[in-house]
Amino acid sequence: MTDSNGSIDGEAIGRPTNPMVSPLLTDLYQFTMAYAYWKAGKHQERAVFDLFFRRNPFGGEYTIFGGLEECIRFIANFKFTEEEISFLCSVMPTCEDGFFDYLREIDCSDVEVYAISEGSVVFPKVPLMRIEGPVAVVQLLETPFVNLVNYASLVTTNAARHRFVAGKTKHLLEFGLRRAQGPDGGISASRYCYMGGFDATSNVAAGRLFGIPLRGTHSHAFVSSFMSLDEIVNKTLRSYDGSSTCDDFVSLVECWLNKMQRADSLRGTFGDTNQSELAAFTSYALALPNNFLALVDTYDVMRSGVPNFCAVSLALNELGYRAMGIRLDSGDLAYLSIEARKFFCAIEKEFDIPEFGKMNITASNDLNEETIDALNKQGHEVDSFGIGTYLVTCYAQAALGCVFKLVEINNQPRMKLSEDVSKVSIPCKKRCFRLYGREGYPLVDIMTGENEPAPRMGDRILCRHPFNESKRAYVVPQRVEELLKCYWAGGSANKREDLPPVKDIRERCIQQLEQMRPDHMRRLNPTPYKVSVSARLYDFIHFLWLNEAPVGELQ
Ligand SMILES: Nc1ncnc2c1ncn2[C@@H]1O[C@H](COP(=O)(O)OP(=O)(O)OP(=O)(O)O)[C@@H](O)[C@H]1O
Ligand SMILES: O=P(O)(O)OC[C@H]1O[C@H](OP(=O)(O)OP(=O)(O)O)[C@H](O)[C@@H]1O
Ligand SMILES: O=C(O)c1cccnc1
Ligand SMILES: [Mg+2]
Repeated sequence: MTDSNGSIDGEAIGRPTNPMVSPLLTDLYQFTMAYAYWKAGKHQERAVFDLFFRRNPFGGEYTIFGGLEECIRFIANFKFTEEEISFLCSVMPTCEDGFFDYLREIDCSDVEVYAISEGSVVFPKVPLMRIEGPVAVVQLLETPFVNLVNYASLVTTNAARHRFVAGKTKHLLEFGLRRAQGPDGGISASRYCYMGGFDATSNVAAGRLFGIPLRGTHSHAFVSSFMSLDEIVNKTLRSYDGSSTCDDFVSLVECWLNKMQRADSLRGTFGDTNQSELAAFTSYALALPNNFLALVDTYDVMRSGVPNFCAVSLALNELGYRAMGIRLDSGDLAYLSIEARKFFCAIEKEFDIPEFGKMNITASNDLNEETIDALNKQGHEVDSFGIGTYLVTCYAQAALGCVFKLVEINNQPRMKLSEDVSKVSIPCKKRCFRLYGREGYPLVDIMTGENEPAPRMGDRILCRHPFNESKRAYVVPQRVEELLKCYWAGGSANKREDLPPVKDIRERCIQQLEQMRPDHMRRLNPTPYKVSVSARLYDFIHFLWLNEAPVGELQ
């Protein structure tokens, strides 16, 4: 039995992150089917379902698996409350009482979940999860599992793709909360974008829940809320080392702006700057001298924002502080970042301030894979990208399309046929392996029947396309990795895998992406990664297919 901590086999597993995730967060048809299984006396039959997707998203050839921990939290806590049972009685009034007594009893102590580790690179058709248990119970898991995996994997993949195009050295900040699909969309986006390789989020709740680093700048409202320097009343600022106090930081800033205006190397690049913007920057620096950064595009980036930022930074520098940098949120981000960098370098030289030229430049404003790629092609000086809307809404693809299909019941393999071969499911309780080649890259994923001998390092094995007879290859793996591991052992004594912290999953994801052959990863016309079945499974699939498909009759 499950205890109140969702612990069946020892170590406690927490509740789902979102309290809305309950056994009722499912489609009505799962309950009507469960009832019909129960009425037919079939509900205890042992079934195996696969959760998989059919096509990689975003026109790519890879996907990152996300959402596993939430699925495990869900089943660890799977139990109907009396209130939920009463609600079900009210919406299914024709069902016999015995069914509700049955629902009262069930939990996931008789369910086993084998899954690929979260944060892994995964491919179409290969089960991300294999769920085995009483058919009625596992049926009830379909919708919540698919829900928990679909968006998680999609947005993790989207984040990984943005990381790929931005490059390893750039800082990627997720700024999407305000544009995300509701609170769960926002929290999930922050978590899974971090997993997919982002460095930080602006979402404070996600920082608390998952320990994701928090970062942020400030908005245009802050800049435009100031009218003039006269508004600043408290002008004192202690030096960084605490050894002295500047009584009039505002005058110090003005003094530096003057020096800049008189400097030969900067002459002609700017004239009078916007004083309300200067007031905003000065106030921000007084409040946060260790974290001074400025949004420089409210009035005019090169004629006002950047010079004002530099004047405040030079004043801070005199007191021993180091400014952080600027954010650009409109205009031509390639051009403006290059011009801003030139200006910083000129300041470094003119006033002999080491490293001033290396000031951080953050860019934001409707960024996505394409715009970052365009910036790269043009050349730019951006160090950090703040990305919101396109990232968290997965604008380029609405859903991943994960499915949950029955592959075996009572030890009898089952398959779903379709006119569309890509929709035919692969029957049998399976094991899945990743075979690595001589150069260390993954070569192919192979699915085998449960009782077949596993592929072995150094042994030649035939890998067959599941449906296309002519596509096959021999592989001599240099390494064999079993993909499906036990993440939920139900009541059995099997040891289950630990659920690692988000940071570790992120590391895994980065490491997995790095080991992929580059042609699978490129944005334009990437090479498909091979997904195969063993010769035995191939023969069995085609035997079953012929058995199940009725023979047509021509008139
Ligand atoms: N150098 C560049 N190459 C390609 N795309 C760019 C470049 N610089 C900016 N962009 C993108 O172009 C779009 C510009 O957006 P938009 O036309 O709304 O102008 P804007 O700069 O936001 O102006 P405004 O502040 O007046 O709305 C954004 O999606 C931005 O990411
Ligand atoms: O552009 P995104 O990728 O979604 O990144 C987040 C955006 O959110 C903020 O804009 P804000 O809410 O002030 O709106 P606006 O830029 O559309 O005016 C910020 O200045 C970014 O532009
Ligand atoms: O901190 C920022 O600059 C930020 C946060 C959210 C959205 N846009 C910008
Ligand atoms: Mg914007």
